[in-house]
Amino acid sequence: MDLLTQDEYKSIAAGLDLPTGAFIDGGFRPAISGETFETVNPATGEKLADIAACGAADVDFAVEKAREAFDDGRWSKLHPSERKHVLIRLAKLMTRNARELAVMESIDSGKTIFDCETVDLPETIHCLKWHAEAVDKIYDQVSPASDDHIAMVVREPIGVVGLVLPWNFPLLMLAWKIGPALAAGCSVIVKPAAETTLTALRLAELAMEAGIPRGVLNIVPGGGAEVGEPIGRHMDIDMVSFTGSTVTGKRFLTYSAESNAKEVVLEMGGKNPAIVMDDAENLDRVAAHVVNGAFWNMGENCSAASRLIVHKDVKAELLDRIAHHARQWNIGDPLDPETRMGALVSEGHYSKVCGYLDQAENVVIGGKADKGFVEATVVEVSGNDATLAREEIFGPVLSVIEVSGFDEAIKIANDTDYGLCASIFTANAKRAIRGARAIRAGTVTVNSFGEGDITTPFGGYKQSGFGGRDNSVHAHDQYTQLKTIWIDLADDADEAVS
Ligand SMILES: NC(=O)C1=CN([C@@H]2O[C@H](COP(=O)(O)OP(=O)(O)OC[C@H]3O[C@@H](n4cnc5c(N)ncnc54)[C@H](O)[C@@H]3O)[C@@H](O)[C@H]2O)C=CC1
Ligand code: BAL
Repeated sequence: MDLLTQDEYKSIAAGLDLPTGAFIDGGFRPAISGETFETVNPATGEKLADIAACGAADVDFAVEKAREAFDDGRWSKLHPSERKHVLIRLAKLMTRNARELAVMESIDSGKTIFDCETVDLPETIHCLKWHAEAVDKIYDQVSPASDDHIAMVVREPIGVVGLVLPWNFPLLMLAWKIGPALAAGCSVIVKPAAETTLTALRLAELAMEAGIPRGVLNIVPGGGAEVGEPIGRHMDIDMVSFTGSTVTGKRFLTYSAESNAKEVVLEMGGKNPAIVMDDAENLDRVAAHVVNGAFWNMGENCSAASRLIVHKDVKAELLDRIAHHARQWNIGDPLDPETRMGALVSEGHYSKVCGYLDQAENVVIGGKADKGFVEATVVEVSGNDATLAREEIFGPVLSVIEVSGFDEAIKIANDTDYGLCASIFTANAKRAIRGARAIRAGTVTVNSFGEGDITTPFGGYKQSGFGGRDNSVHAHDQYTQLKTIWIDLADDADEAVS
C-alpha cells in the first residue's frame, strides 16, 4: 500500500466528519439523557468530538430494537449466502473508505497511521470477508441413527448478543466479534471502549449502506459502568463476548449469574513469555521477533511478548541485538508514516505505564516517557516474582528473566495467572514440540512471534480466556447454539405412544 505524507494525513484528519451519536435501529441519535462525553486525540490532547454518553435506558432501547430484528427474521432468517453478500458489500465499502477510517482510528487512539493503514484496516476487512465467505459453507449434521428415526443437529444463531470492546484495536476487535456474529445471523449491541468510539460509529453507517437491516447492528457508546454493566446484566441479551482486562472480564460472569445466565465469552489479559534457548538460530532474527512482539502497537496488546525468558549463554548477545532493533522503534507523530511508536491511548493509561517504569531498576534500553509517549523499554528483573514480570503493563516494557535450562524456562513461562500466547526460539525440534505442549497457553509459536491468523482460533487458558475462541470457524460456536431435532419415522409411532 502506498502511504501518504504526514501533511496529507493531517489534511485528511482536519477534514473528517466525525460521527457522534449512538447508532440504534439504523440511525444516529443522542443519548436519551442528552449527555455527552469528550473524545480526545491522545497524541495532542486536542478534543475531537462530544459523543453521546449512553446509559441503561439506551441499552434497553437498543436491545428492544435488536430483539425485534432478530425475531422477525429480517437478518437471522436470511439464507446464509444472502448475509454473506451483504457483509462482503460492507467489506468493499470499508476498502473504499479505508484511508478515512485509518486516519480516524489513528487520531482517536494514538496508534500509528503506519499500523492503521498496513495492519488494522486490511485485517479488519479481511476478517469480515472471511467470516462472510465461511458462513454458507458450514453444514449441519445428522446423527448416527437406526432406520426408524432421524436426528438432525442444527446450528441456530444464539439471538441478541452484547459485544464489549477494548481500545487497543478498536476496528479489528469489532470485526473479530461482528464478523462471525452477523454472519451467523445474530443481532448485536456493540459497546466500544469510551476512548475509541469513532470508527465503530462510522462502520455502522457503512453497514447500513451495505444493506444490513436496521436494528441488527447497534452501537451504544459510553462508559463501562453506564453501558457495559447494563449489557452484562440485561435479561434479554442471550450472550456477551468481551475483550479487555481480566478484572473487568470476570465481572461479566457475575453479571450473568445475577441476571439470565447468558453465555459469556471472555478474551482477557496476558503476560506472554518469549523463551530463547541457547541453541536458537540467528539471534538477530530472534531479536527482531521479540522486539516486534514486545513493542508493536506500543505494547498495548494482550498478546504482547512482555516476558523474555532467555538462556544465560545467549543473554548478552541477544540483549545487544534487541537494543539494536528497539532503537528502530521511533516515537513520533502518529500521523507521520515513518513513526513506529505512537501515543498511549489516554492520560490515565500513560500514568499507569509510567508507574511501572518507575519500578525499573536495571534498564537495558529506553525507560523514558514524555507527554503520552513511552520509549521502547527493556528491563532486567530480579526474577519472575518481580511486579514487572507478573502484571500486565500493556505498554512498551519488556522484562528479561535469565534461566539456565529448558525445564526451568518452561516452569517460569507457566508461572503466571495468564495463558494467552507464548513463543519458543530453539533449533531443537523435540524441545520445540515438548515446550509447545507443556506451555499452558492458547497459542504457542515456534521460532517466531505471533497470534496466528484469521484461520486459527485465538483465546486463552487460565485467566486469559473463558468460554470460547475468536477467529477461525470456531468463532461461530460463540454465536450459535446447537439444536437437536428428533423425528420418529416408525410406521407404528403413533400407536406406540397411545
Ligand atoms: N486484553 C486486552 O485486550 C486488553 C487489556 N486491557 C488491560 O486493562 C487495563 C485497563 O484498561 P481498561 O480500558 O480499563 O480495560 P477494561 O477491561 O476495563 O475495558 C474493556 C471494556 O470493558 C468496559 N468496562 C469497563 N468497566 C466495566 C464494567 N464495570 N462493567 C462492564 N464493562 C466495563 C470498558 O468500557 C471497555 O469497553 C489496561 O491497562 C490493560 O492492562 C485493556 C484493554 C484491552
Ligand atoms: N491482539 C489482539 C487481541 C487484543 O489485544 O485484545
